[in-house]
Amino acid sequence: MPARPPLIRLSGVSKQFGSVRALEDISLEIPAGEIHGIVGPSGAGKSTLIRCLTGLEPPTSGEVQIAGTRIDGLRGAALRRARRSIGMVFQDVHLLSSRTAAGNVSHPLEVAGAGRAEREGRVAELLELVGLADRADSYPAQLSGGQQQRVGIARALATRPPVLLCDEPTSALDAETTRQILDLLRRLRDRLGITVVVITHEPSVVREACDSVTLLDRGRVAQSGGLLDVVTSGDTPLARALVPLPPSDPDRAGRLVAVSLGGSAQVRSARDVLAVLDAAGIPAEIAAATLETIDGHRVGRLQLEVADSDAAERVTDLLSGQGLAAEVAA
Ligand SMILES: Nc1ncnc2c1ncn2[C@@H]1O[C@H](COP(=O)(O)OP(=O)(O)OP(=O)(O)O)[C@@H](O)[C@H]1O
Repeated sequence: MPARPPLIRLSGVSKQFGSVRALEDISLEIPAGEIHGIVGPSGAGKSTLIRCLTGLEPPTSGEVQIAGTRIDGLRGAALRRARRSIGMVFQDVHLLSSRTAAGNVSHPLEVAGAGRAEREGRVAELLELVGLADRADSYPAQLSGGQQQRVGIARALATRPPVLLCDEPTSALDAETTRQILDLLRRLRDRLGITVVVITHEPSVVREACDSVTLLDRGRVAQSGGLLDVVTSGDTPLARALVPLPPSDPDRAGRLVAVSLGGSAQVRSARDVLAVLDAAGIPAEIAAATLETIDGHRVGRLQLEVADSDAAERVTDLLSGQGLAAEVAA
């Protein structure tokens, strides 16, 4: 299958605030129709990246393209036009309290100069899409946090932007409501073909909603890739964040080997791994393990405890030969 063309493309984007380098040489391509997560510790540059993507903040150097249009350097009316191709959803929804759900969704259409009949049709369609057709006349105060976020999403999509940027969209929501909102984002992507960028500090959001993910660290791309690739390709920062292991016994006597499951068709489970080692006559124990289902695939990380460094080297060779990512842990 040919690769989808990138809808969002950043090339060598840097942003300097005085002596602070908030972004440093960021190059990133997000294909059309993908849900891409941006994660990273506080101060990593996530908000700055979003502001560069929306044209709110011009990069100090580098290029930002959305749907083939270069948006860095645009000003005035040209920037406003370009920004219409980007819908935004925030943690704090900021709905207009004096307007109903329908009135809030209608607002960007009014600003864009759409006629009444067009607005009414579009608002009804959007509220239906986000599952709130029966709450059109409710005011924000009469809606739950999850329902308010649905109105916010409908509002962001009113002018049919090809890109939806979500800044911590579920941070204020409980686990069940978060799951429903993430489900909604995936359904909207499937129905409308939009490209979605989600900034989040919650690994579960990336696991449940994203197709691909970028880890920012001190303004740089520390790791980026397809979700399954980053969790099955070894003991990487994203694998550790997305499939965290419980702590293993600090008083252990042997050496630890980190193994990622999910990248081999033959050796798929912890039991398969132990069987491979048993057949080679290498005693091993599972010191810690986490299993997850990501995008319908079983993935996981194991820490195996073996007798000594020699055994650890043999185990990594053996498992690498079976197509698994395995490395001696520090
Ligand atoms: N307008 C500004 N002026 C000066 N420094 C800034 C400005 N905006 C951001 N920074 C600095 O740039 C760096 C990246 O900040 P940014 O807000 O993008 O990080 P973040 O990953 O979004 O953090 P958080 O998760 O805490 O929101 C930080 O060192 C921050 O202090």
